[in-house]
Amino acid sequence: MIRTRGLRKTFRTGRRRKSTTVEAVAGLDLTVGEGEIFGFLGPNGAGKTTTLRMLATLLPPDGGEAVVAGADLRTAQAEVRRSIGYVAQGGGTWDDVTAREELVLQARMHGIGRAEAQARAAEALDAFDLTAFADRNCRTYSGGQRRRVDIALGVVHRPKVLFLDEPTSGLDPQSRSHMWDEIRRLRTAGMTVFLTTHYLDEADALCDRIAIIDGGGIVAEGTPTELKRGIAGEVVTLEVADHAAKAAEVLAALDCVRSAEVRDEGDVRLSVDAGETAMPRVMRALADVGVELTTIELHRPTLDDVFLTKTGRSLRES
Ligand SMILES: Nc1ncnc2c1ncn2[C@@H]1O[C@H](COP(=O)(O)OP(=O)(O)OP(=O)(O)O)[C@@H](O)[C@H]1O
Repeated sequence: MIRTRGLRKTFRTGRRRKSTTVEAVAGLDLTVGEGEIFGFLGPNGAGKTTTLRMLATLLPPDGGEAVVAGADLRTAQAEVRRSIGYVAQGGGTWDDVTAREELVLQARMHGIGRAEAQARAAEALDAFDLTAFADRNCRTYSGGQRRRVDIALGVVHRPKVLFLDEPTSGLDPQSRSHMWDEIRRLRTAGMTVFLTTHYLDEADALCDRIAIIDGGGIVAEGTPTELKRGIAGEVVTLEVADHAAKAAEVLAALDCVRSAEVRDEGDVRLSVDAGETAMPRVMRALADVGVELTTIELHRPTLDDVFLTKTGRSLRES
């Protein structure tokens, strides 16, 4: 549904001798499948918004190519625009109009007739749980309600692809989780959603696939599970009643265990490929040699570990 090859954007700031250039997006190769929620995860200034704005035809690329919903970004911008919805970071909700008015206007701007625009607005209000205050000025809405209006505005013309720039930024945990449900619902309806985020938990819980971007380039791409497994493996720690050294020796011989060590605290730390399948085998192997297991725990690496491995620094701190 989206494919980019070598997409680039450089900004020039300042004047003449004092001018500096920022390579915001440095040759991006991306593929997003139909019906996916694709997350673009990266620290501030990584190039997420610039990429999104290029794909939404709001910013001309300096180089490279991209196809969005079957249309070439360089030669068929009007066609791209017809197939997409775009919700900017700050949102576009006005203060002095109602959500219903905004939705009707938005639909009309997409060339939809008056009666159909009103029907689409009513449908969107209902779908985003906005009907109860649809005829109040947007200034009276909460942050979460405004964000829902923003997204309803982005989908009222039923695009194939929806671009969302930090859809949950600034929302409280409950509104964020509601928003995740709304976005999942759009996927169920067949839409492809491309969103940016710098929340690790959001990328992990919501996205089918993610690309981690840093300094204008992709440092990792895949499903959250693939990324976490591929880079860091998983860690199982266990405590045994005694014979920790023997336990480590026995477990190190299992083919699902990459390494086993007895730590200073006396527990055994195993590095494994997949914890879920390794744990029952570990338990059986210990029972076979008569070592009594007291506790066993699986530690899954986070996307932050992935970022750390790829860039040498933590996403949280960058
Ligand atoms: N219009 C512009 N002029 C000059 N530099 C720009 C412009 N827009 C973006 N940049 C620079 O390009 C880089 C990428 O910015 P971008 O907004 O794409 O990052 P981002 O990943 O979306 O960050 P955030 O999470 O803070 O929104 C940054 O260094 C930014 O300062």
